[in-house]
Amino acid sequence: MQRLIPTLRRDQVDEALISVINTLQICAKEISFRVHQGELAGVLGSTLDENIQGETQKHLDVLANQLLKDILLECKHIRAVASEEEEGIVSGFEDGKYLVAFDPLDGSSNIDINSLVGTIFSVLPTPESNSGKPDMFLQPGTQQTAAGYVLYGPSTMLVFTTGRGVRVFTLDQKVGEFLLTDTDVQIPRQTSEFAINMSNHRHWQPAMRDYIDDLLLGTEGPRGRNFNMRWIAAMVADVHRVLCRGGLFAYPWDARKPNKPYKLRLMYEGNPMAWLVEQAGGMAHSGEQRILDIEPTDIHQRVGVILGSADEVSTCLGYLEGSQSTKRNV
Ligand SMILES: O=P(O)(O)OC[C@H]1O[C@](O)(COP(=O)(O)O)[C@@H](O)[C@@H]1O
Ligand SMILES: [Mg+2]
Ligand SMILES: [Mg+2]
Repeated sequence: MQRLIPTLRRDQVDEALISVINTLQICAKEISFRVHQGELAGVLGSTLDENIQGETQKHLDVLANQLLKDILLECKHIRAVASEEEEGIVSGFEDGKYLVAFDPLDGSSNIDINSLVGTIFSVLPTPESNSGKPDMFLQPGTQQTAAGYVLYGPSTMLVFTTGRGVRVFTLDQKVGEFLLTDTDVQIPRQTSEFAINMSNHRHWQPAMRDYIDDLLLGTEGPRGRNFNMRWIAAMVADVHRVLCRGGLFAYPWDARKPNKPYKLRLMYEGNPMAWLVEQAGGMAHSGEQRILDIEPTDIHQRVGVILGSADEVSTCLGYLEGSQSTKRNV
């Protein structure tokens, strides 16, 4: 089975990017080891702190963030990193060619129940006019040079793209190497499975409610077939399922907190996942536009997410079309 780095060399990926991806896989192995040690590594439970998004930090959020920062900032090709757990960016090497944005631990609420969690990352080029400020990161997702995630499940998987399709590597615990286990992942265009947090139903805009209600009507409704639902409560795991067998994943606009109408973050959740999904033949939309085309204005900005099987995403968008004005009328 092929190891990660030789596959990148064969693709003629530039050496600086290979070094960044190599560093990311080192981080992945370190975090994977601790996740799988669980309580034995003292990683369960919450800290007394909140992150800059006002969310309670888990010990593992803090640990994964620290590991990623420490290890990535040793790589001379990295100009700076941005993390869900850091208010500002953290600078690396002055002439580093790449920027890395990451969600160190996605699915934090799953940590304490020994369920799926992951790390999501997005690699961007350092702009020519390198300001050394957070603005360096404010590039649309179309500019990403690599993106992916690590899923710490029963096996640890590294799934990523450099724009040549989506590859899956599985961590061989015996030799401590990521080995290629799937090439050219493809999401089927059609699906009968969806993933959404149904408890937010009453807070969605009416058009989103209509779309989901029609799925629930199954053979008795306008869709004429039954749909199944799954919700792992970790984007990384829900998107992984979509990449494996298709489906629609959505975390749409909702009216719970007027100043935070979206939950997921663009730079280190929306963009990397959107690129993976598109590379696998799927669609990724905010409800208003293609996610990858969004011009970011803040490293922690939030975004609506509707992604997955292309035909199903289009059907959902058909319901939302022209309904933006009804968002306030829930
Ligand atoms: O609490 P909910 O509504 O189920 O939200 C789950 C969503 O929140 C997230 O866990 C947010 O990510 P973090 O754990 O990195 O904050 C997503 O991965 C997931 O899709
Ligand atoms: Mg997350
Ligand atoms: Mg997180």
